[in-house]
Amino acid sequence: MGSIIDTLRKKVNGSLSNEKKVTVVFVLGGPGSGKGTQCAKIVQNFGYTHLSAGDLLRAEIKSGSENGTMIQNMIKEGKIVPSEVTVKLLQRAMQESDNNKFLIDGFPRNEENRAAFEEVTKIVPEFVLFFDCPEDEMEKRLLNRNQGRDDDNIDTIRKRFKVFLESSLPVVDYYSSKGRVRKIDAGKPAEEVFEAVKAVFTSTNEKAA
Ligand SMILES: Nc1ncnc2c1ncn2[C@@H]1O[C@H](COP(=O)(O)OP(=O)(O)O)[C@@H](O)[C@H]1O
Ligand SMILES: Nc1ccn([C@@H]2O[C@H](COP(=O)(O)OP(=O)(O)O)[C@@H](O)[C@H]2O)c(=O)n1
Ligand SMILES: [Mg+2]
Repeated sequence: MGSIIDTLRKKVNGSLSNEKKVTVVFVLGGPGSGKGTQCAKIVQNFGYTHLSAGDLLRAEIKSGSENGTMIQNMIKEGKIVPSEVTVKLLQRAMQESDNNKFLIDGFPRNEENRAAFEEVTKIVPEFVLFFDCPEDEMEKRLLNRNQGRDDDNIDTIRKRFKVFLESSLPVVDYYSSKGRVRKIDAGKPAEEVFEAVKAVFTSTNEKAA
């Protein structure tokens, strides 16, 4: 530890900030598609740590960060917060965790998110879990979510759907073209959705074994 050789080796193997071998699964899907709900089940069954980009941003607002007001305004408008902010929060959370398996929920939400994460962390996701859900079902779920969120009102929900179609789906297409997307029909009851999710994680484990 500490020798120049070690330092160089770490530089060659990745970046100094990235010493542990990390497994990342991106969890994408429209607002209300059930990302958070399914991530909680995956955590219980497959030993991942759940990192929700939205939750990290909301915690940053609460913490009284200098970016808090900017983040709050962007979330209220359904806009995507600059990647610099979100990538830093995700990177910090991964570094602070003892785990090396992460479900990154609600990220990358646009091309800028994707490129910034790749540039900073050099991590390539194992796969992208994509929850495909009809918009009317997502709208119904969001209007009933009752978590007191500023953005679960019909005006902001419409803006979020537009951003999802215009900015987030192209990221799913990008990973699709690389054969990395595992698409799940998310319009069904949560338990049924989880059966399909389980099959994805189980077949991945078998391949790795
Ligand atoms: N398969 C499902 N069927 C019905 N309601 C669901 C389902 N999955 C999640 N929900 C509910 O819908 C709302 C949105 O789910 P959530 O997991 O927060 O989605 P997301 O993180 O994708 O926005 C929550 O109130 C949740 O309890
Ligand atoms: N990568 C991300 C994720 C969320 N966000 C912001 O946080 C909001 C809520 O994200 P979320 O993932 O918690 O929302 P849901 O899809 O879970 O309903 C988004 O609408 C964006 O305004 C962001 O800017 N960048
Ligand atoms: Mg969520």
